[in-house]
Amino acid sequence: MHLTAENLAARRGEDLIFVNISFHLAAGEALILTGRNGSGKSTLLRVVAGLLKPEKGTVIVRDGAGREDGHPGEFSHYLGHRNAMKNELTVAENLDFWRRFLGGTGSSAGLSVEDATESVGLPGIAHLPFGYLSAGQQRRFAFAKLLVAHRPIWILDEPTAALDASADRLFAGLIEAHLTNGGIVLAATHQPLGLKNAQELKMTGFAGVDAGVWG
Ligand SMILES: Nc1ncnc2c1ncn2[C@@H]1O[C@H](COP(=O)(O)OP(=O)(O)OP(=O)(O)O)[C@@H](O)[C@H]1O
Repeated sequence: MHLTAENLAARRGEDLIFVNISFHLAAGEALILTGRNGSGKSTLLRVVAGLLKPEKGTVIVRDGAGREDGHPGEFSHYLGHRNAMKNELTVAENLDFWRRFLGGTGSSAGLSVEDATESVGLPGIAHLPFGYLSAGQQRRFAFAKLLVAHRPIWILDEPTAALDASADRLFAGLIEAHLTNGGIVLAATHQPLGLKNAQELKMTGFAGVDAGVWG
């Protein structure tokens, strides 16, 4: 699988936030977006996930044989700033909802809810309402959503916000495992995720609108 962005430009409100952003990621590759607050990282992630229409440019997914393969949103998990969980439901109910909603059989089947909660280091508390949990516990379970249904592309916005050092390492391990299995990762972060071989795209925001550079 390949994820290609060509000459993307995006606008929020009246303002152009970035122009001429292009990148290409093959199976097993990661691109990390860095840059100051407001430089457009979340905007770019939302464009790639199909949640925001670009002003210009395209995002294309191709299969291994180079054939165009539908919209990136169909192949992606998007973990935004918000956790996309209902406070009133238990963790297990939330994850079970996502497992059934996102579906998948065969190669797209994910982990069971139990295995997913274990993978994020929090077995045994999935019976609690999501709203009872600490910010870091909530973030870990939000990440577990990525595990209950398989999607080859992970689009992650500040995935390690609110996490302690051990959770940082745990997430880095889960992301590395996804890449090793042929996944693709596009992530915005202020903290280094400690991924090996990740490329970096430094977002410069409107001030340097045509200077989005490879680092
Ligand atoms: N809905 C909106 N309407 C108008 N402007 C917006 C909207 N959402 C974001 N912006 C503006 O777009 C710019 C880019 O925001 P974005 O959230 O993409 O930045 P970011 O690099 O992810 O920032 P952070 O590091 O703070 O998360 C900012 O100047 C922001 O004020």
